[in-house]
Amino acid sequence: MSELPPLPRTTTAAGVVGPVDATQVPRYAGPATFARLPRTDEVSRADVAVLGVPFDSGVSYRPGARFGPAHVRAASKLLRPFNPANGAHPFGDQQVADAGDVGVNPFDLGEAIDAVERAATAVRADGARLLTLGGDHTIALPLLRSLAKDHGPVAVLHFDAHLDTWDTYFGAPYTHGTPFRRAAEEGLVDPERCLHMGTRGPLYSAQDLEDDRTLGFQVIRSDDYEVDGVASLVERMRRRLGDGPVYVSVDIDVLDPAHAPGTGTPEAGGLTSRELLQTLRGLAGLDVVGADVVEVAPAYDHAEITGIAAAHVAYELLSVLALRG
Ligand SMILES: N=C(N)NCCCC(=O)O
Ligand SMILES: [Zn+2]
Ligand SMILES: [Zn+2]
Repeated sequence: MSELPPLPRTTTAAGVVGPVDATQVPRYAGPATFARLPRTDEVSRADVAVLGVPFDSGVSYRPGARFGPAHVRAASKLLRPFNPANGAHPFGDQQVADAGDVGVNPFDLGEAIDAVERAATAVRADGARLLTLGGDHTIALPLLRSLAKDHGPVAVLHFDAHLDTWDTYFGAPYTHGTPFRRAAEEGLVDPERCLHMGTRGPLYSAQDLEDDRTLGFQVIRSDDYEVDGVASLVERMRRRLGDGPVYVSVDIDVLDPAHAPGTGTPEAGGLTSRELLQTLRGLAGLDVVGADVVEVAPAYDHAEITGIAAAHVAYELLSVLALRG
């Protein structure tokens, strides 16, 4: 079969292959990869791989995060190569490529969790850092399992309305409300360096917070943003995370439902997208070894509000990775 000519891409002097050139192919045309970047099989190696995990068998309320990866990729088409907020070229100072989706079993949660860990380990085997698009929050557990094999216990910086350190739901240990309790029990996280940000909303009991503290988490609440402001919270965040490896997990429901309606367990009183993006920029210089953006459920989204927020979260995370030099 005859083929279309190759898509025009910007390639830097160092050989980094960027997104399809938007001055030659309009943004709504071209590939469905994240930010119209090359696929991992189109480049010789990647510094960062974007991996989709279309999985939502761990949810406790509204389903639909299995469609998150495709939605975030679709909403990422407008991202441009230069980040003026911090001077990063997230697609030029490092090779970013899209590794596609993991094919996970929606009917067997244990098998799905193992498949995510295997995929993460395979994609990271050539040295790529992983930015994962979920999927519900259950997937943070296998992602941490994979990372801990190389890095040992990591700091977890967890943006979420919820603690996600609950024990079980209906007796089930692996759900989107329990990944960080399992991770702590398995010794995958450094209990001196873990932090939730944006926590809010009703709990089951006061004991939830006690348990959470015992597992090694500190909490910066959504309300603290109002009182303390981003700059002072960033200072606190950096003190807590220290110099070692950091895993960043962003549940999009950390945003107020006005800023992210498309999610499964929304809670009022959340962060603005501006607060979240600014906080992420505060990670510059830290050793971010992996990250995820989870819980985007497009069926409840409007006008791509949530998809765009998630794409920008991913962009800021890629910028932090690019600034590591
Ligand atoms: N990880 C997310 N998004 N939600 C957890 C909520 C668990 C619950 O229904 O209590
Ligand atoms: Zn949540
Ligand atoms: Zn969560």
